[in-house]
Amino acid sequence: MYKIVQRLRFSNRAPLLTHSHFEQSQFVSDFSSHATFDTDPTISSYATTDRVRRVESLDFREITNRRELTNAFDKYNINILSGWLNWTSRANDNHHGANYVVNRHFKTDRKDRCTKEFSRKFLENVPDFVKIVEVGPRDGLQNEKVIVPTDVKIELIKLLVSSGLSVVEATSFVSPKWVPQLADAKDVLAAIRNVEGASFPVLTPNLKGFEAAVAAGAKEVAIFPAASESFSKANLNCGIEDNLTRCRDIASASRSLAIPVRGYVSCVVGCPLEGKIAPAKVAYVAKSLYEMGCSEISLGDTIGVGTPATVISMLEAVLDVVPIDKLAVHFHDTYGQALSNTLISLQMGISTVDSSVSGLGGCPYAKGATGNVATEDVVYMLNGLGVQTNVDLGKLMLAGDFICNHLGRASGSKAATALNKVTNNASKV
Ligand SMILES: CC(C)(COP(=O)([O-])OP(=O)([O-])OC[C@H]1O[C@@H](n2cnc3c(N)ncnc32)[C@H](O)[C@@H]1OP(=O)([O-])[O-])[C@@H](O)C(=O)NCCC(=O)NCCSC(=O)C[C@@](C)(O)CC(=O)[O-]
Repeated sequence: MYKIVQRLRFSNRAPLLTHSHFEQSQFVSDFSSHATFDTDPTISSYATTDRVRRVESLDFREITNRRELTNAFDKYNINILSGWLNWTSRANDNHHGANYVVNRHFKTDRKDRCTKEFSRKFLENVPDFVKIVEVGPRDGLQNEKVIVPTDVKIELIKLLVSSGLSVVEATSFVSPKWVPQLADAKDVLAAIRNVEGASFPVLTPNLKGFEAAVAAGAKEVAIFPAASESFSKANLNCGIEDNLTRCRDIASASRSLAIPVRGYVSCVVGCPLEGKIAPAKVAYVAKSLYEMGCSEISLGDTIGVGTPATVISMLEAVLDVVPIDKLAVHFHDTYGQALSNTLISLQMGISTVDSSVSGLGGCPYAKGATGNVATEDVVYMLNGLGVQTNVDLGKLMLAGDFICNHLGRASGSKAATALNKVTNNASKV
């Protein structure tokens, strides 16, 4: 539901949407220098100033559908208004049944001259651009019990790419006995061979998987040791050192073919079998991956038990041995900590974040662990922080709707759920 404030005194100007960033619109600048606004998108509050009387004379009314919203703006160019508000609005192609997506970004200008001490203190290390590695088609689907048809996986990948994601982890060349859901890896990769605009790394646990991946056209692979001995055995049927030897073999074969290798470290905070994992163990495995020549090392909180404090200690240990620009974070949201952990990692200067559309996922060998942090939630937060991602949240939500419809499940993304409610209410005409 949209709430607008219809301006009475200056009726030749645009109506005012009650959102925290509407001070960016031109006419609001008339009084916004003396007004403060609640961050709740449906409520505005104003500071007690000499301008309050003017604000009180405005007539509040609610707009409950798309047509009324359009009518309210009929004299004004909705694109210009959307631009002021940092919204991008578009009718989609209705390809997947959604009618209208409003893409709302509540942005903060971190370089704003009014930025105060605390903003500087807490946001100064947050990068201007964050690369999102979408792991939904692999990490998101690998745990699904019912086999998702190959063409659904392919369509999902295409939708994700069309949202602007530049890296989409497509599948795994693992044993189909261990992960039956991804037994169609070869067909998925063949079908996206000509999709442009993104890279499609795939998981390879051993040379057999690596060779199959290369034969299927993989241009980037990922290896995935764990920082926990027990989890390594459960997930890969071998201990940490034996697995690092396999990883070295893959890294060396990749080098000779000029194929970049991404490295994961699983269980960077806790293990489903061993409990707490010492940061030094994580640093050891991360350093081994770095020395093998991994182009990027993604630190995975496989069971989502981390909190900002444990993530900081883990990152501090890893940063002693691996340069920050080589690191990525990979949080699962089992305990609802993934977004906080992502933010703290950004504050420490990490600029690559793994996430899964609609928060799908979990590892079949980490019982009880839920999905990754939802990509929609990460993009929403980054938009709010004024961080560039090149991802269109509206298009990303279409990808989320598509796969959730297929799985018959509600989205695990809070941002997508909230934005879909707004959109659905707006389109009930
Ligand atoms: C590593 C293995 C293969 C060892 O499994 P194993 O049983 O020890 O392997 P093996 O060498 O004894 O071979 C057994 C059978 O598997 C076949 N095989 C062997 N390798 C392959 C292969 N690459 N592709 C296809 N087939 C393969 C092999 O040919 C043989 O077939 P059979 O003769 O019985 O017909 C197995 O443990 C495995 O596939 N594990 C993968 C488990 C997995 O994918 N887990 C989820 C990903 S990790 C994760 O999600 C965490 C992460 C990355 O997201 C980060 C985080 O969240 O923290």
